[in-house]
Amino acid sequence: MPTGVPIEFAHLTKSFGNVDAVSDLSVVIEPGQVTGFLGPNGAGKTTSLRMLLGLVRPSSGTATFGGTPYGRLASPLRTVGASLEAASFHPGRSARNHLAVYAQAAGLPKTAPDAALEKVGLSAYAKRRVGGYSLGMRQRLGLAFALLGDPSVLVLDEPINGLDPEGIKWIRLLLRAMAAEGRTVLISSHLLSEVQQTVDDVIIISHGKLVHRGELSSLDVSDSKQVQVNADDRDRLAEVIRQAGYQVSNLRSGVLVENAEAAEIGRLAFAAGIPLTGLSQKRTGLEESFLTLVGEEGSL
Ligand SMILES: Nc1ncnc2c1ncn2[C@@H]1O[C@H](COP(=O)(O)OP(=O)(O)OP(=O)(O)O)[C@@H](O)[C@H]1O
Repeated sequence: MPTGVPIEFAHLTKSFGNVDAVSDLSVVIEPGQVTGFLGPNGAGKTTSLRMLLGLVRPSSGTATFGGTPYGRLASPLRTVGASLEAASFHPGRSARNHLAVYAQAAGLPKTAPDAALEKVGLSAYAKRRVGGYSLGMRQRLGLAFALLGDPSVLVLDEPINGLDPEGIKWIRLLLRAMAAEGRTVLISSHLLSEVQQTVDDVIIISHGKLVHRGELSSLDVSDSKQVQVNADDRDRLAEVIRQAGYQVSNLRSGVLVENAEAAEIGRLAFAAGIPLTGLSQKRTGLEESFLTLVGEEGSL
């Protein structure tokens, strides 16, 4: 199983004319977890990732994989799987054919394309022309390309953007499994809410500068605790919770309970014999902290 190597940005800086796209960014991204690289549009995420992948030359500083820049990796596709822009594939060729060309060029095993297509759930469509693929299938194919060399590091720019709820759930599980295997997983997003169920750690940049680094929970500074809960018999659920002394309000998709812990609400419903269809602790503090850190200008 491939063991991830750390990604290291050291004093990474890039200016385009008088625009400081990335300024003195120093941070290490560890293997074995999913790290979110967050910031509003224009914060400098894509430029940082492009420097990491050797597509843009830094004005100063370095971006390396275990100390080695991308351009000097012995077998780049086996070390790093990346998907930056929405990948463009020739519409007349099949998914397997596309991947086979890259696999052959990189000296990967003949089985690599089918293995990658299986990982992203496209095996049944391997021979179909890419022109007939839906947007979601194209995104899966982009990811299959990133996974082609069974890499120990994954670098994905906005991988969740534009996916439907089923696709989001799927990619979340895939990325978490990759990290659990010991790989290094870095994903960018301009929306905290989009990745907050996927990432362990966050790196937040704004105007090209690092503004926060830490576990996701380090952003949760809210002292108001809300629980969102749902059941088929929502009226009875609300009544049981209200009788236990909680303040309850109705949402379109459930019941919102103020100043509560999810575990306690779960116990109340269980004791009353009400099967729940949903139960989550609302972490309103995260988004607020994120907006404060990035100056509230972007993110939405
Ligand atoms: N090739 C370029 N020439 C000039 N300016 C650029 C170039 N690439 C990026 N920039 C500028 O650098 C800044 C950072 O852009 P970048 O694309 O890295 O941000 P981002 O965080 O990835 O945002 P987005 O999510 O919108 O892509 C922006 O002000 C952008 O206009």
